[in-house]
Amino acid sequence: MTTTIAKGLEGVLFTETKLTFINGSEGILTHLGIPIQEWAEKSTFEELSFALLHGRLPGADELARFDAELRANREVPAELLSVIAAYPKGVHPMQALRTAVSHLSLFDAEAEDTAAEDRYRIGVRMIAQFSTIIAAIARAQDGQEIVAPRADLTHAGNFLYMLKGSEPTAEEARLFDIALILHADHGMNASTFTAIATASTLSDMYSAMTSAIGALKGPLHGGANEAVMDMLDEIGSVENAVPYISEKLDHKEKIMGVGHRVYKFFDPRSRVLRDYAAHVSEKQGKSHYYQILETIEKEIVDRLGSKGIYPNVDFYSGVVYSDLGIKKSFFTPIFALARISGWVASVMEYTANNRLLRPDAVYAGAKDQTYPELSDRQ
Ligand SMILES: CC(=O)SCCNC(=O)CCNC(=O)[C@H](O)C(C)(C)COP(=O)(O)OP(=O)(O)OC[C@H]1O[C@@H](n2cnc3c(N)ncnc32)[C@H](O)[C@@H]1OP(=O)(O)O
Ligand SMILES: O=C([O-])CC(=O)C(=O)O
Repeated sequence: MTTTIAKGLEGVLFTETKLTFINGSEGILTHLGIPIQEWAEKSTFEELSFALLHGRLPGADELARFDAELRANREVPAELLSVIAAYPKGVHPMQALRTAVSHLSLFDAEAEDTAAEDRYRIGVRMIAQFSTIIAAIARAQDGQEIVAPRADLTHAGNFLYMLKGSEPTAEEARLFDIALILHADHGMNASTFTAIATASTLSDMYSAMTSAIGALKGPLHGGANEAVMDMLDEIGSVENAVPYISEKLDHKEKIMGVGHRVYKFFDPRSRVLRDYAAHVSEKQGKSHYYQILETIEKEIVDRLGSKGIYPNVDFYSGVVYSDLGIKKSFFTPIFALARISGWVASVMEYTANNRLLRPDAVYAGAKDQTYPELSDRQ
């Protein structure tokens, strides 16, 4: 009997979801059946978060109440801010975020509660608080005063305000809002799966979110947005882009921000981000980052398009974030700031009909061995 192993769990279906649909061969992504392009154009991060958490669009009153709930939950305990301010300066912001979210649980007397209403309450609070925590980490690492959240700004606007200490323009806040929308959910990606796996043991929301942050951090997943910027810095000039890519491919090395487990065509989010990156680049009089990315995209599509390798969501996002004055080490925390909504919603959806996640492996090790005494071993 032959056993087939689904390496990397590719194509394995373990649950049903009503939240996100992806057609990888045509580059289609929908939330609740609505194309991602429409969400980006017409919606807000607050509305999409409600839609993911509830599995339906909110009415105007419901949206206002949900928005008010997020605004009311932005504060984090002062003790946590003191701890964040004392983190070593050189740590990666994702290390700091993972630690701070775990630490946050210590201040929540109901952190361990796992009924659906507890998961929802904690989840909504965390969607609001991630913003405050990430901005605090950024300020502390720069040796600047931590800025308290403001309840009169949108989720996106308030984050930029806390990060920079000054109110963003309406255009900046909207651009950031769109970036959050584009990153909010994406089916059974590695970090969402990790959150679900943790929650499936009936562990608490803080543990699920902390595990998800750890999974997002890696360069094959959310960490790729920062890795793309490292690559651009290494390439340095437009002239060097093609020789750099050729050399990497000749050595069978991966190019960051391209390729995807599900998309075998353009990731639709990368198309939206490319348009914004182009706009930002024009504004700056043709940023060299954007020009290098355009050159790499052409080279990748020419050389690897037939293998189904195209730019993914992480390819152009950094150009947009840089224009908003965000440092590259904060690109992945910003991914987490958006993806928390998808994590919470997916955990809620899965645990409503929970079963412990526990795959299996084909045993390929030694059999029928006896225990050798230490003194008898080579
Ligand atoms: C938000 C996100 O998580 S989006 C993804 C972010 N990650 C990145 O951008 C990192 C770069 N990309 C990758 O490493 C991969 O494309 C992944 C991890 C995203 C998906 O990969 P998988 O589905 O596991 O594909 P796998 O790594 O097995 O690659 C399949 C083939 O495509 C090639 N390939 C895949 N991605 C790339 C890439 N970025 N550059 C060059 N070749 C690639 C592999 O070398 C392999 O070729 P082979 O069949 O000749 O050996
Ligand atoms: O779906 C995936 O595997 C990765 C991805 O694009 C995301 O998480 O946004």
